[in-house]
Amino acid sequence: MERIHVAVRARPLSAEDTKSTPWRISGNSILIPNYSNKFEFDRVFGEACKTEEVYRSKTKEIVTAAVRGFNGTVFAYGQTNSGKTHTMRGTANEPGVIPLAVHDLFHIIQQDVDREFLLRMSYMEIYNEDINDLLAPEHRKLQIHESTERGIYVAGLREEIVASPQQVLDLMQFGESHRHIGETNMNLYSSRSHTIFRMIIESRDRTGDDDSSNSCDAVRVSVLNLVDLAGSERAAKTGAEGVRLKEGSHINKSLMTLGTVIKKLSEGAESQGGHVPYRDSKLTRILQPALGGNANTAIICNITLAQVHADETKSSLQFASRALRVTNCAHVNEILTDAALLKRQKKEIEELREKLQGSQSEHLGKGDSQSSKHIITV
Ligand SMILES: Nc1ncnc2c1ncn2[C@@H]1O[C@H](COP(=O)(O)OP(=O)(O)OP(=O)(O)O)[C@@H](O)[C@H]1O
Repeated sequence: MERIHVAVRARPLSAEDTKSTPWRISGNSILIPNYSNKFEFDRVFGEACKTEEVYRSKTKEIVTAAVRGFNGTVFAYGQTNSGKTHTMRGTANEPGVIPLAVHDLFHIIQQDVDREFLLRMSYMEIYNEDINDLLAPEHRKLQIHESTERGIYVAGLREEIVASPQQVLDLMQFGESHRHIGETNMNLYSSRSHTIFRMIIESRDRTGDDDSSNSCDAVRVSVLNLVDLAGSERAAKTGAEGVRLKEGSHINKSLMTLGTVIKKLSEGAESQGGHVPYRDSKLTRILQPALGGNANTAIICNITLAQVHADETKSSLQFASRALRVTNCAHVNEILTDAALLKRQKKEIEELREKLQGSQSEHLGKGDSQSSKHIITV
């Protein structure tokens, strides 16, 4: 059993906001002096910190474990404009957690000469409680299914086999151009959808290669989710109306359910046989294994220390504090069935090899009869 790792990252402030901020960071705590609440986390990153440092503090470990077969999920939570996208995607000058993780993933895999890997990626958004495929824009309103073999999965979601970090980042760039961007009073172009960037990592031991009878060897399959959530602020505060209100209420529905799930789990509801409402939103259903289940999970809670957002920051910190009490139980996912692509590919190669051998012996047989004819003629 391991706790969800929770880090808080404060975004840089303007000179004016710096003067008036009521907050103080002290080590891994954050507080308002003379205010009763003091929040403590696994890590608190001040405004001078770079994304690379945030990445190294926990996500790197989750990526390394994902290569070894453990599911991993990292998600950025926080109000609009608090730096979630900056943290997850970053910029050309300061790459975010996703590009850093992708480069690391390929690097780790290249070092591991004893295993053969197959990587796939998918990229989806949840917008108005609809799941849209960002790698295949025509795939909209996808459904969530569950099977004993695949667990919880999004039916019809495109999974691209990828062979280099650049290929992954190019596909991500393609996906980005299809995201829904809305406009609110609070932030001119504020992202109104949740995105889930996913890498599926399959691997098997290379040592079984020569032994074609060893077709039962286990394939490890793990999923790494890197999630950029929509702004967590209340719909009322964004001054949203009409379509924006609909979006806002859906976003709140997903985030409210996420909050409820975290609250229930932090109170030990699941271990006491209580109901945890994963099914109440698409987000929590997809992230179910990462929330109190089979995954290593980290939350990066993005905040602003500006006075004007103090209430919103307090509610983000309360959410993050509850998440600290949630435990997961990650284990290596080894499967022996044909659900693994690597396994199917190996089987196909074996079948082709057998066919080839069959046609060769047939051909050889023909050759033999010709040579015997030849011998007879001579
Ligand atoms: N740590 C940081 N260092 C430098 N700039 C930052 C940092 N965090 C945020 N910013 C800047 O602040 C602005 C808003 O950040 P960002 O878009 O990441 O917010 P967000 O939380 O993703 O908002 P939304 O919910 O609308 O997606 C951007 O211009 C971003 O570059």
